[in-house]
Amino acid sequence: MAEERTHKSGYVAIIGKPNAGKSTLMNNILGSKISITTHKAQTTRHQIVGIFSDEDTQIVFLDTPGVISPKYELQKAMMKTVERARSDADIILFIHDPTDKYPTDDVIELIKSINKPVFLVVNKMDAANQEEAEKSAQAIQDKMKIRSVHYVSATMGTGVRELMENVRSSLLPGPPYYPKEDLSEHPVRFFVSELIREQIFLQFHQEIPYSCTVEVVSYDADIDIDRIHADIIVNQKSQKGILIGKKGSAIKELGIQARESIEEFIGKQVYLELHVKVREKWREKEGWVRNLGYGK
Ligand SMILES: Nc1nc2c(ncn2[C@@H]2O[C@H](COP(=O)(O)OP(=O)(O)OP(=O)(O)O)[C@@H](O)[C@H]2O)c(=O)[nH]1
Repeated sequence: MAEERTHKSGYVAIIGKPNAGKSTLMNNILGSKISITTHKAQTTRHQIVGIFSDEDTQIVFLDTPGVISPKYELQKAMMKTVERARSDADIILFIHDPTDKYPTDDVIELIKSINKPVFLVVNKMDAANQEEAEKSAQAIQDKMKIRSVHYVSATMGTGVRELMENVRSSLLPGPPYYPKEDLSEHPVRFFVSELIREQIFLQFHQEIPYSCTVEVVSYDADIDIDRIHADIIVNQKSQKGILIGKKGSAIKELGIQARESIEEFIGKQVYLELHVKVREKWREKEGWVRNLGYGK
């Protein structure tokens, strides 16, 4: 008979530059799309809680926005979110994309200032050159204390099991914080707004994705269908027309794709109504940014 292991639990923050693959890694670990991912940087804006449980472990992952120098209030709120996750966590996973040539100094500064075990997770190894990846990992190790280095591919799942075993061995014995069947702690409305935002990131370009946010105005769950009304909030009047498109074609397409992904997520038929609202310069105004749920 297999020996029973002590139950362990803890909080693990996933921190790194934009686009490093933080959300992809968390989704791979959980086997479920809890955090939205796109090829565009700064997709994640909130702290996304993802709960991994097995018989003798519960790890509460905190996926965070990519570390940047904030230029406007929304980005400042996003960086506050990273700082909070860093403080709340027992362990930090520093996700590094060796194919990205941008320096990681700001991530190093942020993580270094707190005394916690840091695992360096070198991601995208399916696409990276091993030698170059090792070199860039060494450059990070020269600048800060790293408990162990892991070479993984978040999309393929390679190296993830070893990483999880290592994380587990650094956790302290403790009970589960959440029921074992929970995958997250956010309400369904939150996931709905994130899935709509993901479609905006996928279908629109340049400043548009970075200028929009989504607010679920009403959510009525009937037995066989959920009726959802959501507002897409834009930063400037001129952006409203772009979102709506010629004769409403753009918002119609957005609605179709968003509805499909929401239906897949909740496993139920959905009626989705979208409206575009202008809140002049919302992302530059602290009050609006807070009001719209950022920085919490
Ligand atoms: N080739 C490859 N691509 C990956 C891997 N992991 C993530 N990606 C891709 O990298 C892009 C960014 O992934 P995300 O998971 O959204 O990255 P993130 O770090 O959460 O990004 P932000 O929201 O900007 O902070 C997506 O296009 C992913 O498909 C990987 O292991 N290999």
